Amino acid sequence: MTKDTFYIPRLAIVGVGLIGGSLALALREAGAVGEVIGIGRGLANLEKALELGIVDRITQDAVAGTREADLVFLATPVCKLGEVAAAIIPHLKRGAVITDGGSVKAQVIAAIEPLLRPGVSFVPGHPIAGTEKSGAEAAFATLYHHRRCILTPTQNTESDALEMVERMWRTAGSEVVVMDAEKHDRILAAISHLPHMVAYSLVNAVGSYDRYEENILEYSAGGFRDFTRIASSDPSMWRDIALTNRAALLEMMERFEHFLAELKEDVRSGEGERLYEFFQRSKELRDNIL
Ligand SMILES: NC(=O)c1ccc[n+]([C@@H]2O[C@H](COP(=O)([O-])OP(=O)(O)OC[C@H]3O[C@@H](n4cnc5c(N)ncnc54)[C@H](O)[C@@H]3O)[C@@H](O)[C@H]2O)c1
Ligand SMILES: O=C(O)C(=O)C[C@]1(C(=O)O)C=C[C@@H](O)C=C1
Repeated sequence: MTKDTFYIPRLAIVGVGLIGGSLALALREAGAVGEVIGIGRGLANLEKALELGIVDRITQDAVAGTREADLVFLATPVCKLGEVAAAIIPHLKRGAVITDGGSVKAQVIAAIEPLLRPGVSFVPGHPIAGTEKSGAEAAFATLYHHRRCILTPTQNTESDALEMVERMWRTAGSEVVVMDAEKHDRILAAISHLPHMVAYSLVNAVGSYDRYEENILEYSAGGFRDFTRIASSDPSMWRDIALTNRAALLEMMERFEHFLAELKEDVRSGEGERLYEFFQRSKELRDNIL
């Protein structure tokens, strides 16, 4: 076995949705997994996951489903991760590794690390890949190809466990980046959480416009659609993110308000040159990165 070969005999996925299901499919496609156990709350979604060949067996009992697992991937909404970890950790086998895909890291680490016991390791993680769709049906094997996955180990994270999870994400097609949780949460607040807040607000603002007695959203063309795709994302996922990354998100929302206020003032005063400069600066920034 070469250093980069990754194989896990028994993988348990808690929350078989877009993120958990796509990891299972990616590892299966790579021949990197023996058995995949799908654990969840909703039976219909679990049965769908079984039917689609994402998992080999299903259970609604998190303890029973993870007891014999070598690797447990937690992929529920962020606020449920600690609850699930608390239920399963006392029953995991010695040497088991837990990792997660939650979009916020500091609060997840704070919830899970105190629950650990000798012989059970935790590697906090976040694949920077996704879509606005959720559930097992939304999962696909190539979701993580050529994407980044951020791991945020702490001083308690065991190096063997970290290495195993790094190899898992590389096998799924991602580039692994390691950073501390605070940096992760601030970067994601800017690049992911703020855009979702703005998209949700924009759709609500436009959707509430009632000057004409018709639904003006039906006139939406490319611009509105491109900008607001992410406002179709799962509300419980985004509620949990907004609740668990509040400080960093508020800082970014204030920054956004500042720029919107500047733009509003330039529109109000009819300052063409300032408006041009504002749009030009933005266009250059975006054209250079995307
Ligand atoms: N959607 C994205 O773009 C994206 C990207 C990266 C990370 N994430 C993170 O990944 C996680 C999962 O997101 P998703 O998009 O796959 O959501 P999803 O809704 O597709 O899947 C989550 C699954 O977890 C199940 N679940 C909820 N509570 C549970 C519990 N207590 N026990 C067992 N199962 C439970 C749900 O029934 C659902 O099937 C979230 O923490 C999210 O922040 C999402
Ligand atoms: O592309 C999308 O639909 C996403 O929302 C993916 C996205 C993002 O904001 O980029 C959403 C949340 C994550 O935690 C990571 C990725």
